[in-house]
Amino acid sequence: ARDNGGGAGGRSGALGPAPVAEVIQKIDVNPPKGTRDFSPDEMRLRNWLFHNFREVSRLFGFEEVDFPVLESEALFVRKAGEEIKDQLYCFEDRGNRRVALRPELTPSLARLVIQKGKSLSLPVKWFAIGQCWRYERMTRGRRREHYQWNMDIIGVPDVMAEAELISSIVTFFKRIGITASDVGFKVSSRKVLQEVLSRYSIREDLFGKVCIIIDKIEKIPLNDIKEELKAAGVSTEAVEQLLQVLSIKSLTELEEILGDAGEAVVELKQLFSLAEKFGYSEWIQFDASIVRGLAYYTGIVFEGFDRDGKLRAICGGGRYDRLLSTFGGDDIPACGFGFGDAVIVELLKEKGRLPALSLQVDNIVCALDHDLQGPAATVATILREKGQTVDLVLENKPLKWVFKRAARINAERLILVGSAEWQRGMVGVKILSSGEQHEIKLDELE
Ligand SMILES: CC(=O)Nc1cnc2ccccc2c1
Repeated sequence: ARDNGGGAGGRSGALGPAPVAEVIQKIDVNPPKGTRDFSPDEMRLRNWLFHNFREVSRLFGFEEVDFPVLESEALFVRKAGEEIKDQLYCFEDRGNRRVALRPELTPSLARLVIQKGKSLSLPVKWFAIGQCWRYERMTRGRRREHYQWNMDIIGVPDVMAEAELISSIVTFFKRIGITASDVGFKVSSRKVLQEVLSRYSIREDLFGKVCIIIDKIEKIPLNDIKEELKAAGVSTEAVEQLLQVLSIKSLTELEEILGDAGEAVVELKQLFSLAEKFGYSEWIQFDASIVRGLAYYTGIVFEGFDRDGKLRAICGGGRYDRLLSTFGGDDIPACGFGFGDAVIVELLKEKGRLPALSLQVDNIVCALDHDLQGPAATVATILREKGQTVDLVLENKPLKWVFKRAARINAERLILVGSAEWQRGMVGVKILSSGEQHEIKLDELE
């Protein structure tokens, strides 16, 4: 056991051996169900991913924000029957408050925008990387947490905002070696559904629920979709027309059905023409079946998919012009996306394009005998102050052990502090790749 310095731990000597702390019980060393630890290798991959998220956000002039992982449950209580709501990781805290571990970041971002109110000059371009939670029966053995990168533009009603967001994700994919032949974006607009539903005078408040039902179109049998739509109050004729519209795969075909004057067609055309100017036309395609599973989207929606069709959606987002007002804020237009940390890693594995990340240090510094620990610490500090990474050998170890560790941590060179050399103000240097060895004056170390 580590001596906690309180003397009670590793004490021995005059007072005799320390009392053995009673073994309470062998704790489960695994993390809670559905959650992960990040050991060094996994942490290096995660840091690499997040570094690329942050670099792209910086390139696009977005500012980083963060929020508590714990939020009021009220932030996520939506009546549209979303899966994310059914799996809310919520509970009553000791103050009898209904709270939840956030399942997504957008509501927190909306909350902060409203909180900042007039002090914010629009447009707001914020990004966040945060852990999100869900509670589902472990029968499905799925994870209960993941990290999401979000980018949001608040205060821009024009489709230029969605085009900018898609450009940022394309930039991210390119940075990590994913091309337009690996992935694409399916793009649609909820206004397509809205225009169809309004032809059948479906009540506005049904809109969110209808979208959530349709979002399950690939996941449950078509007849169940029809049943759920009818149960939600959509007429049989409207259901047939809806499903027919959802199968449209081209904007020209959509125009034939909806005409060229409606917002849905106009906005989608704008987006596709902006895509050309941004240079990512080959990355996007119109697909009317895309609705996304969050009730608050109101316009353009998009999702990143792998062209081999083996994986779930890589990322997704869209316009949510009503969310801020439903939280009692002003009527401010908004759009954003979420990009999870799981599917992208599966994709990189599939493509054999995971980055090779390993521990590497510039120096391993070792005292050749015990009373040279002090000088070794001095050498390590000099090198560190020069910005060099140093693994300082902290105990008296045989050289064989030191070489083994040097190899494991990929040390570039071994710095040996020996008493004869030290008397002459020198230290030994061994370049581990070549085996070349020389002595150097302490103040010439660099
Ligand atoms: C593939 C994966 O891990 N998905 C995942 C994992 N945890 C979540 C937690 C909250 C919301 C969505 C989540 C989604």
